[in-house]
Amino acid sequence: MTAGNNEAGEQASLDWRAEFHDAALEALYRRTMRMQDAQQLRYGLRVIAVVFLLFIVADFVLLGFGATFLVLATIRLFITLCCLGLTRYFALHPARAQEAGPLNFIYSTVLTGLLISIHLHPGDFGLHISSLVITSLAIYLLLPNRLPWILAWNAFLIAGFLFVALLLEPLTAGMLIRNLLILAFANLLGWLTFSRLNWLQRRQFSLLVEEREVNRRLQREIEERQLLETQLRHMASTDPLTGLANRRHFFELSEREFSRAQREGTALAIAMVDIDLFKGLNDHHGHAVGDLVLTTVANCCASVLRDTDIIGRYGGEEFIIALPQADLDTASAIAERLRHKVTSLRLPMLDEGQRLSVTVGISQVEPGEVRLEQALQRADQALYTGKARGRNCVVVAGDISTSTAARA
Ligand SMILES: Nc1nc2c(ncn2[C@@H]2O[C@H](COP(=O)(O)OP(=O)(O)OP(=O)(O)O)[C@@H](O)[C@H]2O)c(=O)[nH]1
Repeated sequence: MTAGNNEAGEQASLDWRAEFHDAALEALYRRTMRMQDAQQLRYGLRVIAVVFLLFIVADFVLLGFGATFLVLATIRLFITLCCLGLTRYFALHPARAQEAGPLNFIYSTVLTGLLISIHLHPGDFGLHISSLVITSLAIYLLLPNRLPWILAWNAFLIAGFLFVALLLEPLTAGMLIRNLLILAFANLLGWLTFSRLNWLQRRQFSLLVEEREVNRRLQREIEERQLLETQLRHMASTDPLTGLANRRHFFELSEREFSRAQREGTALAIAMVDIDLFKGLNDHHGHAVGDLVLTTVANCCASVLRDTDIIGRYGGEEFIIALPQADLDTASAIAERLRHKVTSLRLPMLDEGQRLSVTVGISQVEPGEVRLEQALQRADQALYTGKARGRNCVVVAGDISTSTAARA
């Protein structure tokens, strides 16, 4: 057995009252059983009410109609009404079914009523001892209660019986001992059955609690793994510096757009964006400033795009954009907007008058093309042309002679 099982076993062990040693577990058990206890109590009360009432017939047969019968019938009616009233009460207040007060009221009323009825039925000791044995077992098993109270009310029953027996007629010592032994045996049987039932019920409950705890731990583990998986997937697809899609993820996304464009015959434009003279800036201001410029330009590029556009870091200071449903004119307009926005950036760490700029090469996927790389190469070529022309411009592939070469 593992240490964990031992621990669980100790936690689930019961004391002499057939209750958990662990007070918190016992409290949880009682809370969980509240509705069931209330239900069982209502059922028990109904049984007591019916049995008590039916004994009016036995009273009539044994005593005939007379004053004693009327007293007995009144007691029986009173107890029956009490039981039925309490059944209604526990239906409205199920939480009170586990409180000592209402339960002790039931015991005191029913047991006193029973002892009085014995007193009013002198002579028939066989019947009395049978009803005491049944009552004793009912105290153990019919109404849900805690063992100390059960023992106390059984002691009350035996003491009451002794009192009534000695009051009524002097029993011989042998008869008295025999009747007491019968009652003691009924108590032993009731106690053992009570303990066994409670042990089984509580064992089952502790296993359920244990199982729930294991399930909760598993659920937490699954959630942690899912979170880790999401983080890993994010890390595997994102450029850590700029937060844009990395090159691999960009291709995953844009390949999908490429297939869709070819299938549906819609436009797909590609733009390659490169920060101008970035090496000089890096060398002059240091790598940290270079990183900041890269992040700023990346954000600037992303801000001019639609949600459906795809942007990624191609490598170094170069970004790549896929523009679904955009022909060359639309792509040029977007690239111009981007170029303007970058030139208007003001970074406090740069020297006075020092401006950032980008060169953009544009191409579009042609009908019948089978690979995205073809359009990409044309955009790269256009970018190369833009750099050769002096940078800070937008160049459209395949239209090199009439390319846009706007200067800020
Ligand atoms: N700070 C920083 N610098 C980078 C990073 N990746 C690449 N670089 C630098 O980017 C610079 C790229 O310079 P070049 O490719 O020569 O181009 P350029 O200076 O921008 O010149 P043109 O492209 O012709 O305008 C190199 O100095 C690289 O070290 C990065 O993640 N952080």
